[in-house]
Amino acid sequence: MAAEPVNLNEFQELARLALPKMYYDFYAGGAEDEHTLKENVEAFHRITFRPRILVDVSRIDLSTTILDYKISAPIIIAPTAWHKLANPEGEVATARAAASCNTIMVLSFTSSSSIEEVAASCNAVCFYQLYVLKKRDIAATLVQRAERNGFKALVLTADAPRLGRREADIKNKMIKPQLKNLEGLLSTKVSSDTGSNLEADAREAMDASLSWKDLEWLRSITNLPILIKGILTREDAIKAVEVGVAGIIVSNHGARQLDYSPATISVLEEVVHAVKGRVPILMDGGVRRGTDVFKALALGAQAVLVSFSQLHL
Ligand SMILES: Cc1cc2nc3c(=O)[nH]c(=O)nc-3n(C[C@H](O)[C@H](O)[C@H](O)COP(=O)(O)O)c2cc1C
Ligand SMILES: CCCCC(=O)C(=O)O
Repeated sequence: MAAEPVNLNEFQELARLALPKMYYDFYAGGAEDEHTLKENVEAFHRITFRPRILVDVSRIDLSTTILDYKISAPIIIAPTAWHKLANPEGEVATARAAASCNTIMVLSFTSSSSIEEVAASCNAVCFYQLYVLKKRDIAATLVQRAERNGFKALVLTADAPRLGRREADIKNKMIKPQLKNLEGLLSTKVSSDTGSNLEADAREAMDASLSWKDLEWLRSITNLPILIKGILTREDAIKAVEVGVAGIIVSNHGARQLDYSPATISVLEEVVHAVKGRVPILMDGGVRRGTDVFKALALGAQAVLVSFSQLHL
């Protein structure tokens, strides 16, 4: 039997051994050359500390608050698609993990468990991640369901007008699993067998016209606070504050969307300076260790998001 993993990289290797190749590649892959996928991690490696000594650290408190919700450490669960590809309990198990760690889970739009199943499974604080489809009424329905089921905030992922070109998924002819929350709302028939049908389906369904003015529409259909995910520049950070978001997530979608986007840790400071404390800033991308979390906090993040799908194994 393999030794117990002691860090996330070792979990990833166990996942590679345990999962069918199509699913492992979907979880682990990035867009095109996977340049940003490597950079997200390597940019963290290039940052070193300037440690000071003889400071009393006998009592430390890692807890923090996100939108007034107290969490045990500045680490929350990122929205990631289809947890049932790794574990039959899917996002219900992830939500329980969030509850037992006393942190927040962001449920993906592309989840394999429903909003209702997750809400009924435990008392974790959950946020709902939204994609806006051409059929706008679907977003409205999902937002209402999230509100009704006690979700506390919306996370609008804004870096996916189209799905990134993920070449491993194309080669594997990745099959789109069920989208539990969309049952009865959108046809889920397989629309292509010539490559990754994720990409083809996303092109058909996603509203690529989504733009800043639509934040007003989103605010008109919900009272939940809205965080925006996918900010990488000071210009967009300032716009996000102007349209009234409750928080910003600096993210390049785990390098799965636009390759040659900058490593997120390398642009965090730019965003922090532009926002000047007006809203909390979270970040994700390449966070693999506690020292990475510390680096993000030192550069001005309130918390980080990590993908937990591997931890099901
Ligand atoms: C398998 C997988 C699926 C993902 N699915 C979604 C998703 O449905 N919605 C979303 O906003 N982000 C999604 N992301 C992006 C994550 O929320 C997050 O931005 C990214 O994983 C952070 O980078 P890291 O993987 O290096 O930690 C996904 C990431 C992975 C790895
Ligand atoms: C159609 C799949 C979208 C899920 C997602 O955002 C991702 O895999 O990165």
